[in-house]
Amino acid sequence: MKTSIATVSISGNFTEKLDAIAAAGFYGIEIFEQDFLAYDGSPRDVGRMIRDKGLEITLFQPFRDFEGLPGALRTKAFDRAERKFDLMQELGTDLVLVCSTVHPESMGGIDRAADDFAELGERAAKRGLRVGYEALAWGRHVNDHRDAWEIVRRADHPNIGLIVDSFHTLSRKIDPETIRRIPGDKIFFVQLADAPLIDMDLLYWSRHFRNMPGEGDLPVADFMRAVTATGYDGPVSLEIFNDQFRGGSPRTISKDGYRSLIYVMDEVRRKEPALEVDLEPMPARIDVQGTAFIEFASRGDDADRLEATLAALGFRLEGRHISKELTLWQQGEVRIVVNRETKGYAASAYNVRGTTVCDMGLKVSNAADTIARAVALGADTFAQPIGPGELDIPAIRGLGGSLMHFIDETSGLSDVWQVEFNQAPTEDTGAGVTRVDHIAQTMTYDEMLSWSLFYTSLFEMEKSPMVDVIDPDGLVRSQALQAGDGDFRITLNGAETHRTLAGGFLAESFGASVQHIALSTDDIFATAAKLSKRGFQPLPITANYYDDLAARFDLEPDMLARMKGSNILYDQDAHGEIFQLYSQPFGNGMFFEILQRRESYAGYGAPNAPFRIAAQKRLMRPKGMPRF
Ligand SMILES: O=C(O)c1ccc(O)c(O)c1
Ligand SMILES: [Mg+2]
Repeated sequence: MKTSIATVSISGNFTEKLDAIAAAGFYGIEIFEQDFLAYDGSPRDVGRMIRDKGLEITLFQPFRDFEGLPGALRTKAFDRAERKFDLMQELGTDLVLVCSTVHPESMGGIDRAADDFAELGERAAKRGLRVGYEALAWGRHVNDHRDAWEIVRRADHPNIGLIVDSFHTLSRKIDPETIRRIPGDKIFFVQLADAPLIDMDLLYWSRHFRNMPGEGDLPVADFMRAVTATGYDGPVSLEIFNDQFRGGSPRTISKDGYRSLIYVMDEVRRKEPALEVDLEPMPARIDVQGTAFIEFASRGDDADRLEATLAALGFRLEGRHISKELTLWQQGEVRIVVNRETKGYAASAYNVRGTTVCDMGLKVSNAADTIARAVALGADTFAQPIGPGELDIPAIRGLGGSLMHFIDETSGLSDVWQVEFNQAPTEDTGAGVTRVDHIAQTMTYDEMLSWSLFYTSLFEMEKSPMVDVIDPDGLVRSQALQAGDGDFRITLNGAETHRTLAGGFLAESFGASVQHIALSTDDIFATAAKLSKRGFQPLPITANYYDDLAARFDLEPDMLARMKGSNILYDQDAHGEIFQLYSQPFGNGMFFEILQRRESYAGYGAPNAPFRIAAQKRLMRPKGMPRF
C-alpha cells in the first residue's frame, strides 16, 4: 500500500515535517501549498530534498475556485492553473487536487463545470500532468462526491479524475457505498480523515477537528471498503486538519498516522475478505484476557512504604526473584511486583519519576501474535539482557516509555512466577480482592488520542464516550477502553492544567503514567472490614456526601450508614451499581481503589470523582505533597 500524509497534518517547519514523515515509514506526502510557500527553497530543491528523504510527492494541493467562472475570471483561473502546473513540474509531481469552488461569482451547472475540466485536462495532458476534482462538503455548487463524479464523467478526459476524501463524504452522511459504482481508474487519489461526532458547521469541523482514522467516530473503514472495491490502487493519504496535531510532536503524530492507516486497511480486509488489500498479513486485533501483573519501580524507604501499603491492602508476599531485587505480592488473581533494581529499565523509570508503574503484563491468547501485530502497527519492541534461568517474555514500549509484557498459556510464559520467583507464600487470606478492575493512566489531554489509538488498534478494545471529570481546580477528560466483558479495562485521563490532581501528578512524575489501580472485590463491606483490621487508611469522605446520596438514591438507611462508616462511595446507572473505596495517596499522587460492581454497572463512578478528588487534595496539601 502506498501510504501518504498531507504536510498540513503535522506540526513543525517543512524539513521537520519531512523527517518525521519519513521516519514513520510513509511512502509519500501531499504537499499542501501553504507549507511549500513558507519554505525558503526553490521548487526544484524542495522536490530533490523530498526524494532524498525517500519520499514521493503523491499530490500537490489545493487549487481553489477554478470551475464555473465567467469571462475574465475564467481566463484568470486558467492562467493561475498554468502557473501551478509549472510549479508541479519543478517539484516533480504529476497530480493536483482541485477542490470544488466556493467563489461567490461561480456559476453552477454540471456541463459548465465539465467543459472547464475538459479544457483543463487538455492543458494538463500537454505537460503529462493529471487533475483530480474533490467535492468540498461546503462547496458552493458541488458538495457531494456523486456530483463531482458526474462532472468528471462528463469531462470525459483521461487526465481528469475524481478525488474522494472520507471527511467530505461521511460528514454529510453520504452513503460511502455509492463510491463502488465509480471505476477505480477514474479515482485519482484518496484522502482519509476521521472526526469526532460534533454537531457544528462543516467547514469549522473539517478545519479544526479532523483526526486519524480510528480516532474519531466516522465509518472510515466502510468508506475505504467501497474505495477498494472499485479496484483503486493508488496512494491512501491522510489529510488531517487538527488544532492539537498542529501543536503536537511531529514524530508522534506521524507514527499515529501510519498506525491508523495500517489499522484501517487491516479492518477493510477483515470486514470484507473478498477485497484485495495490498498489506502484509498480520494477526487480528488481540483479545486481552486480563492483567497478569503490574510492576512498580521503587527503592529504599519509598519501596518499604509501598510494600506496607500492599500488605495493608491484603496482599501477601508470594516470593522473591531468583536473582534480582524483585518481590512478588499476590491477592486473588492480582500480582504486583516491586522492583528495587538499580540497573535496567525499572531503575531508569525510578530515577526519573520516583515510585511509578514501569511495567504491565497482559494475559493474551498468543504473545507472539501480539508482538507481530504491534510491530506491524509501528510499535517499538523492547528487550533487555536475560539472566540465567529467566524467561524471555516479549515486550513493547507502552505509555510514557513504560513496558508492556505479554504472557500466554501456550508458550510456557505463564510459568514465569514458578520459574523466576522463590515461592515463600505467607499464610494470609487477604481482604477479598479478586482481580484488577481497571488501570487509570494520566496523560496530557493532547496525548489521549494517541493512546486510545494505540490500544484500540492493537487490542480488541472498544471506546466508551468521553466523560468530564470535574476537579475543583479544572477539568479532566476521561476516556475508558474496555476489552471483552471487562477482562481488561483502561481509563485514559487527560489533564489540561497542572492544578488538577491529575495535572499535578503529571508534573510531579515527569509525564504520562499510571496514577491509580482499581481492584475488584465481590463484597465491598467485608473487604472494608478486613482492611480496617489490617490498618488500612481509607480516604475520608465528607458527611455532606452521604446526605446527598440519601437524597439522590433510594438507599436502605442501614446500607447508607455502613457506607458512611467505611468511607464507601456509591453510584448507579441503568445497568447496576458501583461501590468504591479509595486509599490515601502515596508517591507523587498515586492511589488504589477497591470497587464492587453489582449487576453490570458499566462506568467508573465519574459522578463521585469531584468528592474523591477534593478529599485527596485535602490530604495532600498539609503534607507538602504536590501543590494542588
Ligand atoms: O479546508 C479546505 O479548504 C480543504 C482543502 C483541500 C482539501 O483536500 C480539503 O479536504 C479541504
Ligand atoms: Mg481533502
